[in-house]
Amino acid sequence: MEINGKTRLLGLLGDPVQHTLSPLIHNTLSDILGINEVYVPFHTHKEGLADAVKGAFELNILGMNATVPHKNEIMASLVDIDEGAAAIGAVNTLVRTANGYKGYNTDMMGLSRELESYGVELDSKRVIILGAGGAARAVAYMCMNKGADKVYILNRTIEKAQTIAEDMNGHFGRETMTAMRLGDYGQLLQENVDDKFVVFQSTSIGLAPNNEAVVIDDPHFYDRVSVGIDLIYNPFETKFMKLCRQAGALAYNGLRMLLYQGIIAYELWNDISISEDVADIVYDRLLQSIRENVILIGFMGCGKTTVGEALARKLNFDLLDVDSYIEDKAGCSIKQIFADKGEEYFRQLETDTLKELNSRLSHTVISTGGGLPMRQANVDELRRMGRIIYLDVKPEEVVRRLAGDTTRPLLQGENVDQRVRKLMGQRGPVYEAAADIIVPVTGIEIDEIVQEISSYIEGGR
Ligand SMILES: Nc1ncnc2c1ncn2[C@@H]1O[C@H](COP(=O)(O)OP(=O)(O)O)[C@@H](O)[C@H]1O
Ligand SMILES: O=C(O)C1=C[C@@H](OP(=O)(O)O)[C@@H](O)[C@H](O)C1
Ligand SMILES: [Mg+2]
Repeated sequence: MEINGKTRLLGLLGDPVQHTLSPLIHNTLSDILGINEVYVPFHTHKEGLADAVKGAFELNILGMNATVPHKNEIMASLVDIDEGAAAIGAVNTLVRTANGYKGYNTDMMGLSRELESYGVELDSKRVIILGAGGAARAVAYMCMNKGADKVYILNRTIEKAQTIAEDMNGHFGRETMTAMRLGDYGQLLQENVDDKFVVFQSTSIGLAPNNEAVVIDDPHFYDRVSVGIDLIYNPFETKFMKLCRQAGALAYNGLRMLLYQGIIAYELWNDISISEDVADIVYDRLLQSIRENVILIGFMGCGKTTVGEALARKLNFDLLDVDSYIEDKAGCSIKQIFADKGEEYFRQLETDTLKELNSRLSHTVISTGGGLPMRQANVDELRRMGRIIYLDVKPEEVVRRLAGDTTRPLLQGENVDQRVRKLMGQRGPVYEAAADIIVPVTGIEIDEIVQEISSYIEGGR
């Protein structure tokens, strides 16, 4: 988007602001919708917050978001506050009006839209909220607003939970919320054994780099969860989500909440409504930017498996070799799968594996099998997972490297050289079209290849 005399400014007030994903959300929206607006971070200190809001209004800034630590204090600088935001006691979105800004809480509205997008209902449900910080207030309001039957809010220090419960019960005029000490969760498991809970994880426990931390690790608790929603999205799958999933519950992270709080803010600033198709495009960009998976594609023998192992070590990422994953799951070798069930069956296993793993992986090096990108649906899935690196190898090098190899069913028997050339002629253009970068590997040492890929990955952060 060209910046010109008509460009309007949007921005984020926070301290710190460097790691925000909001510019990505809003600038992508402006790009897609062809709206002449630019969204920038404003690093603002507490002491200057009121002046910043005043100045923003004078500078004709169209709208702003507020993040930590300003969500409460900023309310004093606004001319009007939406009912939900007032009840929650926090504002994250400022919408320009004739004489100042009106405050909204689109965090709460965003979470509500996330639940709708996943088809999670709260009406007449029993809900547990873990944690009693700022985010928990927004969750509590939303649960009350959506008609939950019972809402238990659990926190290590019960007083904070009690304040939220009293505020919400008072605001809605019913005794739906109960505060409990976190350690007393066992009491909830004793009653109504058939009735499962929707659980919101609103603490910062489990946030990267403490990926293995979790607020409750007792498996009995997770047996009673029907849906678990973690407000964290980094890591993409938290320990809390893993435990939910392992117990057979649905588990979602907070990335769609982040997406929708941004989308709703943008809708309010521009008085428009944004379609799910547009939301999905923005979501894909968010996914790509936070998950940082690195995907290796290329012809048999180009080194996907070998380079993948070394690259994962170097980046300190997890490793997933799609072929090994399929072999482990099937309990036999790829060669055997081809022999028993045929190639098409194997191709479907590849597609199923990607679908199954897509939502779970982050910070992982993924080595694919050479034929996997030949299905366009697989390439689409890979794009959502991360950056695609094509290891480009010459046919004569493949023949050299794989002479005597018995594990690759497509390269057994006579005329291997000819078959490699023919297959490579078909696949080369597909690899190129799918790739974010192409790395030539013929005659290059593994270390050097790993170095080149890691500089590319680290440069993009
Ligand atoms: N850059 C390289 N230089 C020399 N040999 C390599 C290189 N990369 C891989 N190899 C060798 O080539 C063979 C095939 O590698 P592999 O990682 O299994 O490829 P892919 O998974 O792409 O089929 C292995 O014996 C491996 O040690
Ligand atoms: O190119 C292919 O069609 C195949 C490549 C193999 O993986 P590598 O590329 O790691 O050898 C394996 O998935 C299977 O034998 C089929
Ligand atoms: Mg391999």
